[in-house]
Amino acid sequence: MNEKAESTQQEQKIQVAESALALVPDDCVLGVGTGSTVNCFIDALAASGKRLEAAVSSSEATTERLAAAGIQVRELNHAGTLDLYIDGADEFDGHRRLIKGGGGALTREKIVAGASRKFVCIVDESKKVGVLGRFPLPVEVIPMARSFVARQLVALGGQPELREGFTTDNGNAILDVHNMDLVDPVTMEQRINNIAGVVTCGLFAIRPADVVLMATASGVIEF
Ligand SMILES: O=C[C@H](O)[C@H](O)[C@H](O)COP(=O)(O)O
Repeated sequence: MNEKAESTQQEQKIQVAESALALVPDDCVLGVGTGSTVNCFIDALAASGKRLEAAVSSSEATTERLAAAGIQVRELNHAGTLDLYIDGADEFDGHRRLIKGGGGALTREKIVAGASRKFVCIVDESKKVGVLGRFPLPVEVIPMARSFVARQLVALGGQPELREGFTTDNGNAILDVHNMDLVDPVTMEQRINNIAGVVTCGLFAIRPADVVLMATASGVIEF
């Protein structure tokens, strides 16, 4: 990506982060995702002075950024059902189904999304696809199951590649799966999650986002 495209993408991340802020009710319990778009959202949230009852974080990185912004973080186990979850994505399709986990935070993100009444996904226009799967699908695996899971993923038609030198917040490994056929992402999410040793995969198809806000050159579009 050239410098101009990068700065446009960054502007779009800020733009969509700011529009998501308008959806955050005062005094709510808010789930906060992970990634560069969510970082823009945390910055906008901190600058807005909006009052939250609590924030629940989906990663160590987000917890750190929230704390640095003076926003208190509550453990999910002490939070009950969350009012709203805001997170980014690596890809989304026309049914608001997602691929997530480019930053390796997919498992906690899926947990916090699942614990929330509403999931609003914030993206720039580079993330929109007709069919999921251009972005390699991240799969979090228990380290001792890595080779076994990789063979199962090959049997499902993918080409898994170990994310070298990376350990998730949960102490696990990530396999990035290339060329997976995701025409039916719900079935594939179930199949992959059923492999012993898989913690979860980065498909959010069984529980898609409720709303996707996408920044474009001419404003934010809602799906
Ligand atoms: O593990 C990371 C998350 O799923 C992110 O939400 C995703 O990778 C999108 O990140 P970004 O906003 O940096 O493109």
